Amino acid sequence: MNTTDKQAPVIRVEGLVNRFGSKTVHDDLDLTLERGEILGVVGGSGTGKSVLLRSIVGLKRPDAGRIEVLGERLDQLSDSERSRVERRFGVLFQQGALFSSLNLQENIALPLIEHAHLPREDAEYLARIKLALVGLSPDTALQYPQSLSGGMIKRAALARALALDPDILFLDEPTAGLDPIGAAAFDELLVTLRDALGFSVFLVTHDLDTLYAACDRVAVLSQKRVLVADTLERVAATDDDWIQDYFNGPRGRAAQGAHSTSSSSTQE
Ligand SMILES: Nc1ncnc2c1ncn2[C@@H]1O[C@H](COP(=O)(O)OP(=O)(O)OP(=O)(O)O)[C@@H](O)[C@H]1O
Repeated sequence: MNTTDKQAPVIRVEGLVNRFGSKTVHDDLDLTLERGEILGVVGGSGTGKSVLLRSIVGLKRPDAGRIEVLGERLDQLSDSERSRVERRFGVLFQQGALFSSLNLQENIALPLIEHAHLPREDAEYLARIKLALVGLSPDTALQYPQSLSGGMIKRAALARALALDPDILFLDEPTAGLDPIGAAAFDELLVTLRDALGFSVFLVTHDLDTLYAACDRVAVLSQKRVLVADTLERVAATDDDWIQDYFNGPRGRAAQGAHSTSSSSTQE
């Protein structure tokens, strides 16, 4: 695949198999992430959402199958070629830990120093720009993670994931632990940044509100594979017990109702 092909998916997973001992987590799983889209990846606990993310970013070697990211197969690259591709990812893990011994500016400057080899002063200048991008005021630059709210920490971790201007952002449960208002603000920020910067997003979530507010498509993991990947409306209409419980149960209906109210008030 040609990396300059604007139509080609930025991630293409085919026939993925992942096992831990005798336990098969993925069996013949297929998935694509299209350029510029926000794809929500959902599924019951233990269906292998995080393992899928880890396989795509190269942290878990699959037992079989083919994963192409930005036109490259990471498993076929040399170490230096791999790190060249990996620099085009931004990853925010659930325990998206910032280093507690570093202030925010130092945390965000770190990838710029380590991977882009920028001088510290330039890296910290860029770090302050990234903080502004995620809506954190300049005075947070010198603060340490432990003095910040959960929402601010998530924003700072997002700023760090964006440090190297990634083509693909991987987010594992980014709104977990946030109150509904903080979570909604994070969703809105994500969409605004994607619209402005044009990256693609692979987003693992349990948060129904996030699916309605931020995702262009939703992929449902079930029975060791992607059962369906489509627009939210089509996924919610899929005849499957887990999907029906999830999307059309009380929480699903509440999220849907909240979203249709907020989108009709935005249109007014
Ligand atoms: N390093 C590991 N060693 C052994 N088993 C593992 C390992 N990592 C994941 N698993 C198993 O793989 C399965 C899928 O795990 P994964 O964390 O991807 O699920 P998930 O869909 O992200 O779940 P959750 O929604 O609860 O976070 C689980 O049964 C888990 O126990």
